[in-house]
Amino acid sequence: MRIAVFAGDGIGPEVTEQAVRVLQALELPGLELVEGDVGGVAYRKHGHPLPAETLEIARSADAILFGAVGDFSCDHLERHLRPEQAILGLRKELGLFANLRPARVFPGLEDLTTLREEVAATIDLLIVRELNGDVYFGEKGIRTLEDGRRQGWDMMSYAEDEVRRIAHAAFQAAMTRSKKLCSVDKANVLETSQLWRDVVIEVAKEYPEVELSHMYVDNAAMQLVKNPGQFDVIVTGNLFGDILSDQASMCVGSIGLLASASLAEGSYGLYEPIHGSAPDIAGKGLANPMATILSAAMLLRHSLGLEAEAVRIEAAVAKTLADGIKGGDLGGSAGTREIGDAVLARL
Ligand SMILES: NC(=O)c1ccc[n+]([C@@H]2O[C@H](COP(=O)([O-])OP(=O)(O)OC[C@H]3O[C@@H](n4cnc5c(N)ncnc54)[C@H](O)[C@@H]3O)[C@@H](O)[C@H]2O)c1
Ligand SMILES: CC(C)[C@H](C(=O)O)[C@@H](O)C(=O)O
Ligand SMILES: [Mg+2]
Repeated sequence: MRIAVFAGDGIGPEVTEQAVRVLQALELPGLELVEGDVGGVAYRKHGHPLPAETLEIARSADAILFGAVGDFSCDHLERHLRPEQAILGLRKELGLFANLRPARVFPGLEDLTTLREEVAATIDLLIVRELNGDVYFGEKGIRTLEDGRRQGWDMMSYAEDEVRRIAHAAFQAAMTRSKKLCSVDKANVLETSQLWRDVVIEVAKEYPEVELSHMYVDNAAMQLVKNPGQFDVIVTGNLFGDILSDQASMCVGSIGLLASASLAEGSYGLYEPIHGSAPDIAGKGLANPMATILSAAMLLRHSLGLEAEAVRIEAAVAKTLADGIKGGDLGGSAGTREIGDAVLARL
């Protein structure tokens, strides 16, 4: 079992360190961890945010544990050299098309979210975000029009096979949960979304037990705070899924709690918190490592088939929170390492 560990920038190394400690504490036989450089750190060291040697490590591993990338001092670089290209490159190069972002309220946190307690308590949802297409990977540029005005442009598109495979992933996820799937799009305006909706309806015929609904993304954003308990599985495109998952994180308390799995066909996957490098708190030992620790649990479940060990980690995180040990993001005072220690003590 070879796991690539790409810690990245900002709080990435701080939160990844705690997840690695948790993985090591499980004493899994044959577990090998191999580190690689990504993001701004990799750019400074190798001249590229996703160096060839890092990609090589990724390909040689069974799964990747990823911290975060992003460094505002790199924002002037040409786009292909910016830190974020590391995560985008890994997703594309490795065919990581299905991004699972679960959100549920941990017992004891009901009154700590930005929603009313009785509304927050109902949340147990899974966002299935398509990760290889959409406006993220279309042609783009900034051009000068004939009249001299500059114009930024980004091409949004989805091919039907791309929609079909993420729809299957979402219906399959729904089959293991409450058999309710809501497809979120903007079909009232976008042709990309119209095709998305048509294909999702076609795929639905193969899953007669799943109750399918459709919602426009603007309404979905509103419903997520009005009545989030109505959602079980949400399937959506790359851009809408990015935005809605950050929103869902605050509905359950903090972005420092939301883990994710980015899966290819088969068992290969990359696991990362949904948050970024948080430059505002980086290097201060303030970041909540729970999202990364929970991502390590998803890694054990999805890529290594170690369900019992995954549950063990999730239970330790839940117990830590129930015992009142919280970071500043949840109104507490525990630091990154202290939270790591607390989870380890409850494993
Ligand atoms: N997958 C990734 O690597 C990823 C994801 C999102 C953003 N980014 C990058 O990260 C950089 C910063 O972006 P941003 O500020 O928009 O988003 P961010 O997620 O890094 O931070 C947003 C806010 O949430 C807080 N926060 C985030 N994670 C936290 C944690 N674990 N514990 C406590 N508080 C936490 C931050 O302090 C900040 O106030 C940018 O360069 C962006 O491109 C990378
Ligand atoms: C850093 C950025 C490219 C990334 C995305 O937009 O997918 C991030 O926001 C995320 O949610 O993983
Ligand atoms: Mg995001």
